[in-house]
Amino acid sequence: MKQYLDLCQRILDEGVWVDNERTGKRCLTVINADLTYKVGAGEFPLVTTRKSYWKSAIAEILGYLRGYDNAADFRKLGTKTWDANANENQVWLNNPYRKGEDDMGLCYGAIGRNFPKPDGGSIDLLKQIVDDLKRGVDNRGEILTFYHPGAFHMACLRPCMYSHHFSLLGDTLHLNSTQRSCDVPLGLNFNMVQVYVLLALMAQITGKKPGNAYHKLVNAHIYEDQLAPMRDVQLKREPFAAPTLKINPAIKSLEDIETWVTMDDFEVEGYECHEAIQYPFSV
Ligand SMILES: Nc1nc(=O)c2c([nH]1)NC[C@@H]1CN(c3ccc(C(=O)N[C@@H](CCC(=O)O)C(=O)O)cc3)CN21
Ligand SMILES: O=c1ccn([C@H]2C[C@H](O)[C@@H](COP(=O)(O)O)O2)c(=O)[nH]1
Repeated sequence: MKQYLDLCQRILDEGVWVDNERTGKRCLTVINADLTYKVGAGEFPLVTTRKSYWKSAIAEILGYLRGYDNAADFRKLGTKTWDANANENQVWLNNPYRKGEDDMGLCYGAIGRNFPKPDGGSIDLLKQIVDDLKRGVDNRGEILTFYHPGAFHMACLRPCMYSHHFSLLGDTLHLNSTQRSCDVPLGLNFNMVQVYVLLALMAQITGKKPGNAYHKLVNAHIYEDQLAPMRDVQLKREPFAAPTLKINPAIKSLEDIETWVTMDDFEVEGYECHEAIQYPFSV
């Protein structure tokens, strides 16, 4: 939580205004930030200086792991966060590759679970990593990537958190996640939860101990219309003690994640937070 508030303050203190063509808004921006979550120690990075919708955040990462490419599937899991990008951005609505209502196109899990090979066919990157880790193998390239520049023109958005690199030290699993672009008031609130859950879940289904998750942000920004609530409301609040996350121990395999896991398999205990803040969302 402190790392999050420090980053928000740093953007206010050192940020540079940058125009953004896609959204037509200016962003106060810093380059490079590194956050660490001690997943093994149970330090769940849920923001307490406003109400955080952790179920929605977990639903998103589950949808990516399942390879979803449709906002309706995300809604069924419990989050509406892809509705706007799938259905409200004019450039995407005009894109001939868009398959209709709710389609997000070739991004995130639709790439990572089905990565196209130049010589034909595709690779399920996630399954390969799970199979390796279960056997205790870390080939120094256990990378789940959602980044495929050759598919950007077929997607509503390029992936923001685009790479998750898993490493084994003995029987402890670590994760390095990289994010190219970060909407700190809205996106990061979710992304911190997602990086934590990704390491916790992967450790659980591969029979390893969770270690640390290292989360790198490249372009970290606050949109101009989010600045006042961040500066005048959220940053004026005192954080509460961190809550803890409980994951159903019956989740034991990638197949479990693909077939029956729902938001009921996750519980947050001891979450005390300040009132909700509704930050504007830029499509
Ligand atoms: N501008 C922008 N920021 C993002 O963070 C973002 C995108 N676009 N597009 C793709 C995904 C979608 N994500 C989203 C989308 C919406 C919320 C959002 O509205 N959050 C509210 C309410 C959440 C709820 O009720 O479930 C919040 O207060 O956190 C958060 C993340 C993260 N990503
Ligand atoms: O998981 C996510 C997904 C998206 N974002 C934010 C970061 C940017 O504000 C927008 C994406 O816009 P680009 O023009 O494609 O960079 O969405 C996030 O923070 N986290």
